[in-house]
Amino acid sequence: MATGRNHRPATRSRGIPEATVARLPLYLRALTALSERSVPTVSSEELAAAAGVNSAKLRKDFSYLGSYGTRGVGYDVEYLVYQISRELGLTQDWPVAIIGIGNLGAALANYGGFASRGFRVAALIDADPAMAGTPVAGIPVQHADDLDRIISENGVSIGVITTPPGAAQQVCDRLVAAGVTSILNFAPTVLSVPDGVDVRKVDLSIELQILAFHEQRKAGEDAAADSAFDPAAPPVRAATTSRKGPDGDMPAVMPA
Ligand SMILES: NC(=O)c1ccc[n+]([C@@H]2O[C@H](COP(=O)([O-])OP(=O)(O)OC[C@H]3O[C@@H](n4cnc5c(N)ncnc54)[C@H](O)[C@@H]3O)[C@@H](O)[C@H]2O)c1
Repeated sequence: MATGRNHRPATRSRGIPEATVARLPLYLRALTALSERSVPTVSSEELAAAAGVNSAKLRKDFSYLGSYGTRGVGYDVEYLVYQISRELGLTQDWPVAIIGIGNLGAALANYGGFASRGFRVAALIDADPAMAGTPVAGIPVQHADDLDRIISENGVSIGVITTPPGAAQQVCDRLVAAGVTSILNFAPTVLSVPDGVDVRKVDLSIELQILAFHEQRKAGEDAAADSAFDPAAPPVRAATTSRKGPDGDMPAVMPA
């Protein structure tokens, strides 16, 4: 994930670093699973393993919440769920609007996981007149011409953009003008927003490219390890292996 140009400084007003804020949802997911199994307490090591985080980092993160656990007992699961939910602002209901109800927008609208995490899909908006009134996930799609009214009537403060990239900035501008102050952008476009508006960008292809980089490096390391055992094998250049492209030698992973 990356933030737009408006991203806030590393430390928020209440003194919790952004990196800690980014890990809170991971802890919350792990804690919710424990809560569903009626597990009363959890050690920092167990929770860190479940969240995929280093346990020293977890203890430091929880110290920002004023939560230190009890020696020999660990952390109270229900209380931590409450504390983290409160810190993330999830103890209140957030009405969300999705704009662009194509493949991705419809899939997100149909995803049941938002409601249980405090996000209610309040409105679905699309520019295609043929879609107006059509229910998706039980919610009728409304026309983009009415975006301002829909946003204000539903008290929407979070907008999810799933339009084609060419429409994303214009949709973003209209959302901001209508009072939306947080945007989750799935379109592959860098959005410009005024100060005070937060943008989070989701791009699965970037995540895949990072995985491809690691896959390539692992393959290089494996080949290097194999050749270390085989004196007859030619030397292998780990992580810098190049592939033949139409223009000659090209790096397998292009710099960002
Ligand atoms: N972030 C990711 O990992 C990821 C993954 C898949 C797709 N995407 C992106 O998500 C976006 C949507 O992809 P899709 O496959 O759902 O496309 P799609 O063509 O199926 O849907 C786009 C929808 O947006 C609507 N639309 C167009 N202009 C609009 C406007 N100005 N206002 C409101 N609605 C408008 C269209 O009518 C259509 O229903 C694309 O930008 C795509 O690149 C991102």
